[in-house]
Amino acid sequence: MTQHSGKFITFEGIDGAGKSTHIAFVSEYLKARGVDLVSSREPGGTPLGEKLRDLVLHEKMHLETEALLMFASRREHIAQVIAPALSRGAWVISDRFTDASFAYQGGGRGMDLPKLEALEQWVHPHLQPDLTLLFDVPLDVARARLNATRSLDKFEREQADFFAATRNEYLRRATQFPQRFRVIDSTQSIAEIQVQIAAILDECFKSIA
Ligand SMILES: Nc1ncnc2c1ncn2[C@@H]1O[C@H](COP(=O)(O)OP(=O)(O)O)[C@@H](O)[C@H]1O
Ligand SMILES: Cc1cn([C@H]2C[C@H](O)[C@@H](COP(=O)(O)OP(=O)(O)O)O2)c(=O)[nH]c1=O
Repeated sequence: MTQHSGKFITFEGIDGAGKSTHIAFVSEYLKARGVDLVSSREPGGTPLGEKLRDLVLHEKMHLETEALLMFASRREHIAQVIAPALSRGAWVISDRFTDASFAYQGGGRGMDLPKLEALEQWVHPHLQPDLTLLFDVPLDVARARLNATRSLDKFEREQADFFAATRNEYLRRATQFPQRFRVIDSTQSIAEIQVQIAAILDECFKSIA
């Protein structure tokens, strides 16, 4: 249960699903409705978190080290950015949050889910997103989009079976937490997805519609 007056929205999906594209749209949509909005990302979101991001996206390490650094970055992000913003009534949108640790370190890398659950309980026992938008695409679509646009980091160079397991864990969590997840078929055009996102925001947050 969340104990704050602001709203917390997270964006998830495998690399290349289109998260970044749609964060810009959501940010504009909410600001146009007068929402006091803080936009951030994980890993990162604070000066220390950005240093951890650089390490975790580029260095080889044990999978539990990787998970611990994700949660270390998150702990700082919550303390410095998310909790203060929510408690003053602002809204926070984050490009990834704890669902990504379950999907990538749990699903993709095969880390024990109970260990991730213990870290979640430690780092944010009382905080969950109010809404999680899961951008879902088949692996080949995501890969083609990535290859067309940028040089790839450590995660983005992983093989198809890694992303299949990551995607499956995201979808499993969407089924486990249907009250906060909305799964978006991201093979649709950007314009079609924007219409769908606007409808979700209006439905979930009736006060802004
Ligand atoms: N629905 C879509 N249809 C076609 N291209 C898309 C769509 N969504 C995103 N893209 C393109 O795919 C690439 C990756 O999108 P991006 O938003 O960076 O993905 P992510 O942040 O999920 O890794 C970008 O070039 C973007 O313009
Ligand atoms: C937050 C988080 C991200 N990640 C991974 C997923 C992504 O591949 C990577 C960085 O995420 P992202 O910011 O989506 O990458 P980009 O800026 O290239 O779009 O970190 C995890 O493995 N676990 C986590 O807990």
